[in-house]
Amino acid sequence: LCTVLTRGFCLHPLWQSELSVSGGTRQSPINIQWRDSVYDPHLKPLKIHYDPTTCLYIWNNGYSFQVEFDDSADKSVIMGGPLENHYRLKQFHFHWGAINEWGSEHMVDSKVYPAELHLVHWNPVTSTSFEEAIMENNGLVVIGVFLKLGAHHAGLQKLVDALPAVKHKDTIVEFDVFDPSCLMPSCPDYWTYDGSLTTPPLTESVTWIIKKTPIEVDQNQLEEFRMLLFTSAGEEEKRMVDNFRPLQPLMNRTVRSSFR
Ligand SMILES: NS(=O)(=O)c1ccc(S(=O)(=O)NCc2cccs2)s1
Ligand SMILES: [Zn+2]
Repeated sequence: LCTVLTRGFCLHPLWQSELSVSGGTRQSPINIQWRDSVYDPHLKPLKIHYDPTTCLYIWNNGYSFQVEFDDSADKSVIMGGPLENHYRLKQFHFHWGAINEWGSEHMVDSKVYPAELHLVHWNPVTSTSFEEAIMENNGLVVIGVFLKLGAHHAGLQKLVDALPAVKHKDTIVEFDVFDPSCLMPSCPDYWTYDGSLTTPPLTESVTWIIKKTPIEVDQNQLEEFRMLLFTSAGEEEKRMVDNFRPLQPLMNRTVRSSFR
């Protein structure tokens, strides 16, 4: 019982030494307190235009599986919402738990979800490359979508079917046509706040857009995530689970909502 209650997780070596950036004032993830969020009537609807043919491949980078996109042109972009210009999609990945009781990075009123999707975008107006944008204030936009246990997600299944091919760290498989819009909930509501990457380099360069409504996935799909490994072929197997960062202090930040 105590393991379930304490949301126990063995910190992946990646985060062990990086629990907090010294002097960080806008670290992620955070617990979003719904009643403390401030409705901002100036927030526009988020506009998403993803071109499925920009999808390149899936790979296991040793702390999640990641789907990479061709970001050499403005083909898969987001705009509107809290953004002053458009941002290009670079990759998406997930964070999840060993069991359904935990796994997401952000929380809403201390409610945790079994998993969380992150779609990572960069600002081609103020940066000349993704790597540069990572170091820029508001160089990145990450859309967070919560996953909850429920119905089978047909769009996700194409991704799940490819996971056995990237079981081990540093394995890669071609993944040519996929539209991540199918992973977006239909409800337009979101929260937004200024934060950071949740893995090293933990840079404070992210405008976070957290969708209010989760998408549903079924037990088998979550179990497939948990079959991945942190470890390379030939090493002692460590299951890829609990790859989330602990909550970080809100400090002097306000979370804005796009809805009343
Ligand atoms: N969980 S999250 O969405 O906050 C992310 C963490 C790291 C991200 S990254 O895309 O910048 N990859 C890290 C790097 C790539 C190249 C140089 S560092 S996105
Ligand atoms: Zn992430």
